[in-house]
Amino acid sequence: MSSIQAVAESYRLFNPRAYLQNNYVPPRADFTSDDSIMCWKLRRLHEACAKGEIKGRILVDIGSGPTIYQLLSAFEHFQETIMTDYLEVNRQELKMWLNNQPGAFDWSPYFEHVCKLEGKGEPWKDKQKRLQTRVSRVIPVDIHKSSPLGGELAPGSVDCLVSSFCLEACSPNLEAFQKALENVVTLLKPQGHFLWIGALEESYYLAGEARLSVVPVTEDIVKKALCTAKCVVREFSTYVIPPSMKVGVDDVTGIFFVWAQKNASK
Ligand SMILES: C[S@@+](CC[C@H](N)C(=O)[O-])C[C@H]1O[C@@H](n2cnc3c(N)ncnc32)[C@H](O)[C@@H]1O
Ligand SMILES: O=S(=O)(c1ccc2c(c1)CN[C@@H](CF)C2)N1CCSCC1
Repeated sequence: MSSIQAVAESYRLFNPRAYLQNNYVPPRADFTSDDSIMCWKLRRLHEACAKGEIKGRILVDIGSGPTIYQLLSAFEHFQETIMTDYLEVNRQELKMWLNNQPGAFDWSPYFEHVCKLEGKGEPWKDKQKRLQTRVSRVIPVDIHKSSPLGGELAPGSVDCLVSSFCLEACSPNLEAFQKALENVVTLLKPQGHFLWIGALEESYYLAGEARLSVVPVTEDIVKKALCTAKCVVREFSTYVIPPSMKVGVDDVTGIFFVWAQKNASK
């Protein structure tokens, strides 16, 4: 079995609800302080999108998992949003939420917070409905394939990619991490945008019975990987995880946020 096949095997035990519980339910998901990691992530995404440069026809989220928070600002600026994940259980979790099915995860605190950031006084349910309408497809993805979405989208056809905690969480080593980045970048148009959130120096995380290995990356590794993938960094920010947030579900030390653009010539 190859190292990539071993990673795929480890994801067979991934439990979406346990993963959501570990990372996206208060108190770990804290909205009471603007200094919290969740508020920081949502603010970074909001401020990048508020500049008005990130817009177009197609937005693709790579490795969505069972989460939608990562799209709450970007989706407003695109005609169509496509969500993706490797696991059917995650795609099913997303479809439960998209279809307002009983038992779907409650993302309302996230919508309320982003509506507050946007400052238009919009009811959060209006924004929720709009996102549910704009997501056109929830499809399989494998970042270790040269065509990560299979034949679903042509190379160079995507205006913006979003990805959060995916590449480092399913790459067995830095060589695979680099190749996966280059694979996903092929989806972007020249000058296309990439909004990328990830874990710094993390080696594992838990999702129910699953213990997933993570390739530890540093700020320098991420920046060099983007340069090698022929992307220009527009913004690079980091957040140091406070000790109080270290509860044993992972060993993450910090979070990075990147706004990057694919080189015009590639
Ligand atoms: C840590 S979760 C990130 C979920 C979500 N984006 C977030 O921000 O919490 C990593 C995700 O990568 C997905 N994944 C695993 N192997 C993958 C692969 N080969 N290609 C793309 N995604 C993969 C998993 O199914 C999982 O949903
Ligand atoms: O938003 S987070 O930064 C976050 C959110 C998700 C994840 C991690 C961190 C780290 N492990 C990842 C596994 F790939 C998943 N956060 C960590 C502190 S408490 C609230 C959740």
